[in-house]
Amino acid sequence: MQNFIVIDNATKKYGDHIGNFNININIKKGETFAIVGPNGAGKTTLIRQILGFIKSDEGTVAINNFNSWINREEIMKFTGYVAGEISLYDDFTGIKFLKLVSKMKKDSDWQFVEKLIKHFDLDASRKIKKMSKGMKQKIAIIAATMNKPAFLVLDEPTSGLDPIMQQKFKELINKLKKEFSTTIIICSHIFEEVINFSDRVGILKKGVLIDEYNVGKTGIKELNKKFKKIFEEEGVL
Ligand SMILES: Nc1ncnc2c1ncn2[C@@H]1O[C@H](COP(=O)(O)OP(=O)(O)OP(=O)(O)O)[C@@H](O)[C@H]1O
Repeated sequence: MQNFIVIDNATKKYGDHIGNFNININIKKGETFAIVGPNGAGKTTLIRQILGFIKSDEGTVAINNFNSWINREEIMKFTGYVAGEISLYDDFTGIKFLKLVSKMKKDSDWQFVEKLIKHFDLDASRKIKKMSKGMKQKIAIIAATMNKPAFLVLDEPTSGLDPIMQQKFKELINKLKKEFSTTIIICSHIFEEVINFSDRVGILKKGVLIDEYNVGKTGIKELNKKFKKIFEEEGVL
């Protein structure tokens, strides 16, 4: 099968060991690839390169054969993105915001939005500025997934959610994978946040992809050990 995502030697330098260096990742359609690494490892920078928000100094990223820097608008048509730092229209109610996003997205399905609001037990009638972090997170997740995107990018998506809602999030991701073959990139500094539904995981340290594993083949227990060791070496535990 052809690769849906090809990250070829992507480099973005902000300084010595700061940024990303010669990243190579291939992801097939329908696969979920997790990027795990400590704070400052370069995860968000890589996501920004992938989405064409910043230009790589070297190398290229292609999504479904579109160059992410040159064809960003084309890519955005079939891509959903939950950013690490969520910014929404504060004066809108949740519903008004979701309606606006739904109008902007070509294939959005309002019935699916209503299902998602129920699924996440969200009171979307409140103004966004009065919402908790978790509620805003739910709005961002619904906005990113309402059109069942072919490609979904998630930057620490469950950081504001309680364990029940994290489970509900996993159910949504599994549905998108199963029913719509969505290709997913998810990044986090929390191993447990991503590992259960990822097919492969890459470990990013100081901007270098130091290891890549097949989750099924290596096993979650073994991966947990490897990841803990890296965090210990970084002195963050
Ligand atoms: N625009 C920028 N200018 C200069 N340095 C930057 C810029 N953006 C990111 N950096 C630096 O690049 C490094 C990687 O940042 P990045 O946000 O990609 O890491 P991360 O792995 O996503 O971390 P976190 O888990 O804390 O979000 C950090 O040292 C950060 O300070």
